[in-house]
Amino acid sequence: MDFLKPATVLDLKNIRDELVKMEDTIIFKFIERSHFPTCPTVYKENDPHLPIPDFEGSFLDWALMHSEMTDSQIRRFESPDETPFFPDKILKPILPSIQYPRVLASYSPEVNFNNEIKEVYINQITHLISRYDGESWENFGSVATIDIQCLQSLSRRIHFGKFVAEAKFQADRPLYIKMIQEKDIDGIYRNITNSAVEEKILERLRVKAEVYGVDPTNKAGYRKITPAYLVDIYKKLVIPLTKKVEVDYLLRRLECE
Ligand SMILES: C=C(O[C@@H]1C=C(C(=O)O)C=C[C@H]1O)C(=O)O
Repeated sequence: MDFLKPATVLDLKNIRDELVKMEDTIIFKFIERSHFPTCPTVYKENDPHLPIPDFEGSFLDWALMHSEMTDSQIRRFESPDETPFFPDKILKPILPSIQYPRVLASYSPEVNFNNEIKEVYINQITHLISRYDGESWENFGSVATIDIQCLQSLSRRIHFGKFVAEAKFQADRPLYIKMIQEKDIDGIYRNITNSAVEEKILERLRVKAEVYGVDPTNKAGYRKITPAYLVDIYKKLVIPLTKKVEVDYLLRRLECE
């Protein structure tokens, strides 16, 4: 897939191949995160134990926002497959702008589920993949650093649903135009769903989890990432959020027809 060549971007096989590659990134980021406990202080807004000057929010929010501000100056968010968690903090790149050919609808940057992704990651995913429930004061910086990488890899995977949705729309305009006009959300959801592809993804994840040995030596009381946890995260969180992106993107698609 080459974002400078639109035809390669809207080829559903290419899109699915990219989603497969992202599985490895997400699994290895989760393995990194699994070395640390949950560290709830990292996510607490305005925690008195972790004062952050001139900032309202959590330590993670502060770290993620500053990371994205730097990333934006090296052009990260010009790329159509990147969606910021702090869109109103993005800065002008110091690198010359790349004029990517338009592939997605003009409103695409407004389809942003990062707040929900962050909430799900903090309140559900970290409790499944962390080493144990508890703090590790000396690791707050490491935890925030790996959390940023986990969040950005999850965000890229889930917002890839925009490319999937555009590819499906272009593959059957009459069908999707009718459902969008009728606001047939259930019909759109049914038509974007491919259960066979989903099953294949979950089975591959199970195998990858065994192969990558995400099940570290079994120490009493320490949680570990098991194939079951990874499949659960994808089945109950990642895939449903991807489909929400697809439906949200499609519901507005006639704005650009
Ligand atoms: C991403 C697609 O759309 C849907 C979402 C999927 C996912 O998030 O993994 C897989 C299949 C579809 O139900 C696709 O068709 O490939």
